[in-house]
Amino acid sequence: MSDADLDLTDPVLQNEAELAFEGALRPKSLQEFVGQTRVRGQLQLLLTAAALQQRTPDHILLAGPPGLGKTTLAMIVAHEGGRPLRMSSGPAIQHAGDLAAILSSLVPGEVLFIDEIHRMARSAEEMLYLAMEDFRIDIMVGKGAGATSVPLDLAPFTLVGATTRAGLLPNPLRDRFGFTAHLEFYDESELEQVLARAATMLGLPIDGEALAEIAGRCRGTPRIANRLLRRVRDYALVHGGGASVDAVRAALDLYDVDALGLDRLDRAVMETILTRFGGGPVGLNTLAVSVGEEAETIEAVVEPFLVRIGLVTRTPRGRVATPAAWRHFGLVEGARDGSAHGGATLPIDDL
Ligand SMILES: Nc1ncnc2c1ncn2[C@@H]1O[C@H](COP(=O)(O)OP(=O)(O)OP(=O)(O)O)[C@@H](O)[C@H]1O
Repeated sequence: MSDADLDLTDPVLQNEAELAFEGALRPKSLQEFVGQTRVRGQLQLLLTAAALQQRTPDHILLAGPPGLGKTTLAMIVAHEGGRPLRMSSGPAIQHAGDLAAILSSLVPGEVLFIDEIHRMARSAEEMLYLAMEDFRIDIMVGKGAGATSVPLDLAPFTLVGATTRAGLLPNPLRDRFGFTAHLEFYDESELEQVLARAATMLGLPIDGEALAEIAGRCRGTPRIANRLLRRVRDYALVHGGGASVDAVRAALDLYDVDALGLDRLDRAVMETILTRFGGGPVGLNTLAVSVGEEAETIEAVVEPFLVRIGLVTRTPRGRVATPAAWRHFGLVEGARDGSAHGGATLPIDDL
């Protein structure tokens, strides 16, 4: 695969150096954390009140698209309270036993971070209800008619759950979080601050105009901002002339990141809605099949940004392109490539 084929938004494709860089860049305190002013204020209050009362902070749910700082905030919750942090993820907890092993080994006050908590097994979810509420679990010993449940007390802990799809969490689980933070995409001035900090850490001299150009093209997402900055650094290194605004434009064009920050998958989704379905409405599953991607990825990663920048609206009948989308892609509104799939004929359950 050539560099130009790399999908800069795909975490799987990050190499070790990029991961190490990302780790080094994580702010360590709420004060260093850029943007999300409201969430920061709410978290600060929650953590300070817990510290004053010398108790573990309430459980916290962090919801929002990938790369907006959920893992970073979980680390900050642990760091600010001087508490150890245990990290796990929903896909790694496929049996109640997996969760029991983690919970029973927590030390008092520990912060347990479960990423993608909506992907945890249902049996584990049920165990978590009791653990969150009473710091206790019931362990089943034996099988069949002779099985008995043995209660096990746990050390008090704070659960920090992260999810890109808060709507998939069952209500009993959602209700047991003392606070839910909805992380929003960052605005350009916040992203410029994230980038300026990262540029300093990279030792990369870069001016305000160049920073603004990257900030406008990183999908409102700090993780992507940092990644694009590294590509600009590479470009400046190879071509000389420093990280000027021209270097930024050339580097990001090379990596197929357009002026709005749309990447290859965003564009595939938009072009499908616009040209195959005449602007929509088109259902999520049909869209996912058309672009060869999981419906979950379209819904959690692609769509929130397209809606936020006003290229797509969600209607009861499906996704619809806005006039701004037709303009951005230089197409005439209502044009279609002759596909037989008219958006208006889609079944309602495909939304
Ligand atoms: N508010 C912020 N200020 C500075 N840097 C940030 C901020 N938020 C995120 N970052 C940077 O962006 C990168 C991604 O953040 P993080 O891993 O916390 O996102 P995430 O929401 O957990 O993503 P995912 O859901 O994919 O795990 C990190 O390197 C972090 O340093």
